[in-house]
Amino acid sequence: MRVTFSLFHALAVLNWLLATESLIYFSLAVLQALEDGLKRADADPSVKAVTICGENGKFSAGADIRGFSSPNKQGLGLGPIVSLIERSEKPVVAAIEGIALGGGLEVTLGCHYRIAHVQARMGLPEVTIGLLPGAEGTQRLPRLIGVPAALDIITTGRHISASEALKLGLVDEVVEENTVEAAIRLANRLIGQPLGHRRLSLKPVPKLPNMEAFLTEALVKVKKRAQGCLAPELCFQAIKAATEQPFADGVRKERELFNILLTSGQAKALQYAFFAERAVEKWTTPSGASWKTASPQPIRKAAVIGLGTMGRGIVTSLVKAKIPVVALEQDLEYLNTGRKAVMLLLEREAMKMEQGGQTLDFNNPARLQFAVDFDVLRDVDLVIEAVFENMALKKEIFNKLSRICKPEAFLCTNTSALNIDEIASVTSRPQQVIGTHFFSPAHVMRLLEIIYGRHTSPTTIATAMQLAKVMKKVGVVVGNCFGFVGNRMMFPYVQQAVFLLEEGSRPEDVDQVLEDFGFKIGPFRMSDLAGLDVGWRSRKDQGLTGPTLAPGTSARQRHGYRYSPLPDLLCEKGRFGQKTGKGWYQYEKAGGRTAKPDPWIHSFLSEYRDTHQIKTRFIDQEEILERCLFTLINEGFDILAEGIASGPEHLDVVYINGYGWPKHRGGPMFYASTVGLPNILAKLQKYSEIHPDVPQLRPSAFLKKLVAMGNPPLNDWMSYLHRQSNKL
Ligand SMILES: CCCCCCCCCCCCC[C@H](O)CC(=O)SCCNC(=O)CCNC(=O)[C@H](O)C(C)(C)COP(=O)(O)OP(=O)(O)OC[C@H]1O[C@@H](n2cnc3c(N)ncnc32)[C@H](O)[C@@H]1OP(=O)(O)O
Ligand SMILES: NC(=O)c1ccc[n+]([C@@H]2O[C@H](COP(=O)([O-])OP(=O)(O)OC[C@H]3O[C@@H](n4cnc5c(N)ncnc54)[C@H](O)[C@@H]3O)[C@@H](O)[C@H]2O)c1
Repeated sequence: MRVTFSLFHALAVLNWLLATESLIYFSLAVLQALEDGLKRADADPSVKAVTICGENGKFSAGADIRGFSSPNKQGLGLGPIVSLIERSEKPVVAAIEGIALGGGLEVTLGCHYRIAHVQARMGLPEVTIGLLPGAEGTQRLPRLIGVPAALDIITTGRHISASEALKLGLVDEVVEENTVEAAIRLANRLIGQPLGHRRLSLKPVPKLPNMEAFLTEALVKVKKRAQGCLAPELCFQAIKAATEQPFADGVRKERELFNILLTSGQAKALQYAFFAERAVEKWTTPSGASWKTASPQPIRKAAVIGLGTMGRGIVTSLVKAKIPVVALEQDLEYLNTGRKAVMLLLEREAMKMEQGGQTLDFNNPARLQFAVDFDVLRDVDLVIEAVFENMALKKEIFNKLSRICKPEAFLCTNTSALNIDEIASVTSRPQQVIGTHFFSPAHVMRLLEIIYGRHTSPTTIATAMQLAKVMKKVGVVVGNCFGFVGNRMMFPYVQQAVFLLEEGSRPEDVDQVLEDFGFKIGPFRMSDLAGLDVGWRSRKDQGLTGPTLAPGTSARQRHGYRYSPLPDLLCEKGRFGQKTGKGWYQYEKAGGRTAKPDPWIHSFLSEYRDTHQIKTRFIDQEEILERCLFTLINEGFDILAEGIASGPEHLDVVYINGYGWPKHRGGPMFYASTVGLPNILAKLQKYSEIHPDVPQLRPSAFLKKLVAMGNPPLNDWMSYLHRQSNKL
């Protein structure tokens, strides 16, 4: 960041470099230099006005987030510097280019005027890392743009464009050319003019006719959206303080609330999640392939095969990413249904984008083409297959693709669990075959699990990662195993949930505990939403139920282990979930969305327990939570030990972005580290002794090893993988 001193009646401009050029966030050195610069400007009578700008076209991304968890908390001295700027007797103008986020934007609020480049983005995203704007931003922003707009920006942390900032009155001018020069021109014009009315701390918060009612209603909304996350509510309280107290008292309240958040585990978890998401971009594989050496190939045209639940969303994501797409179905009837569904999704997306001043062009055949003939795939660079989850069908499709598509084309499968190597084996280019596992709804969910097979080339991985980025998704590179990372960890979680029903719980009890923990939706509501038939089909394919099940197989055992036939029994009764109006819950109609506890299920469960002589027992919240979550985490340790994922942050990013894991708990593996691995191990041992026929409850060898090694911090776990432990 630079402070530019503007000299009255002089063309000469004194620039003083304050920060290391590459840093876009505040370090202690930057803060010190900013303070020194301001004091020098103030003391120098030849300086008549000041502009503050960033380096390399970026104003500032705010405080250094890593500083919040270091003992020497960096950035905490920013508030007084903002006040110092505001008190200046010389006009101070902010020249906002690129980004002005968090503390960066708060610095501009201390300035007397703000000019932004048309491409600039602004925001106070502290809430997303578990904090609130702690450099007096919660007190100045409502004074500048009013309470409703300030509440929206601060409690959501969303970025706003320069044009929105201008409409809101957050900036005074938007320029298309050189922002710094425009700011210097303005600063020169301001010399000698009164500044009192531009000092936000002296302004009252604009009144609303119904402030109290507005705030009461707003709090309800903020809490509902927060789903157990503390920061939005404390942001709200800080803004409320601005409406009730003088500026200085409001600032004291802001500091107090900031401190509560800073020392809360939630801020630590959210900041971990911020860096985890960036860490997974730097992918590596056990064979040594890595983001450093692999280059992506350009994708100029793509194809999607199958326009069912997933294909529709994938086509929509590609169109939004401005990649021309061919959408292909098995026959004209399916094609017409798929086309209508895709067009509806695109129309809705276009409407949303229009509200943000953007357009979406999808009515042009060069951008989106529908077909039933595979021949149209000859010139595409990449194909994403999203047909039924059936190995024979997938192999047939991949064999065809391998023959029709140009040799350089990449072939991707959206399978949820099937073996990538087996699919690749029917092609003549296994090095260009990869799993791209989208999550439903595919145009909304941010996760893209990218699964490399034995022969997948680094270029193919890099291309899939690049595709994720272009589609604004988070790509996570993982190895090939049944269910990959996400579904493999989900399996023991859902299995425990069903076992709990056998033993005495009701679906709504289990869902409630997990939703109170912070999951957007509990396992039974999720199962009803996704459709119980999906898992049923997979279990039939695996020979776990249905006609291929060997006669005489015990109802509650498979391969010597505990098995629950409950989901199969529901499917046999046509209870597929929301789509049939009945599943683990009842719905108002087929396709209904409001889940109501179903007395039929309650009596069905008690009859089931009677039939199998299971004594119904009361299961408390702690047991529900521990059995569901600790088995999921336990599987995570096996995944790490097998090298399926290269670090715990991969598992956490998958769970936060694909499975509704509460971000303020940092992901399952981060959560495990906060609970303490010895505690998790002890509980798994206890439950495993009670249920010896459930292998998923047996503690992972890697978990045991980490405990034996003294419960090291999460970022050291992987270094223990191959270390010897004499305590084992
Ligand atoms: C002890 C008692 C105390 C009580 C007293 C209370 C007093 C309180 C006073 C506190 C003052 C607080 C000041 C302020 O309110 C707080 C803040 O400013 S918090 C920070 C807010 N800013 C953000 O959240 C922005 C985060 N960054 C982003 O959103 C994006 O990075 C970006 C800036 C939009 C850029 O996006 P991209 O171009 O996609 O690039 P990347 O995301 O990949 O980032 C590149 C690289 O930079 C790293 N990085 C980015 N921003 C920060 C940051 N703010 N701090 C640290 N690091 C940052 C990012 O991690 C990447 O690096 P990599 O991880 O890849 O090595
Ligand atoms: N539904 C989910 O939540 C979800 C999530 C992640 C991954 N997946 C995976 O995505 C894939 C698709 O799942 P879905 O839920 O979209 O299925 P779906 O049943 O909704 O749609 C599959 C589509 O493929 C089409 N199709 C079948 N054979 C075809 C052929 N030979 N040529 C062209 N099209 C053909 C069908 O007509 C149908 O429209 C599966 O592998 C599934 O496991 C599903």
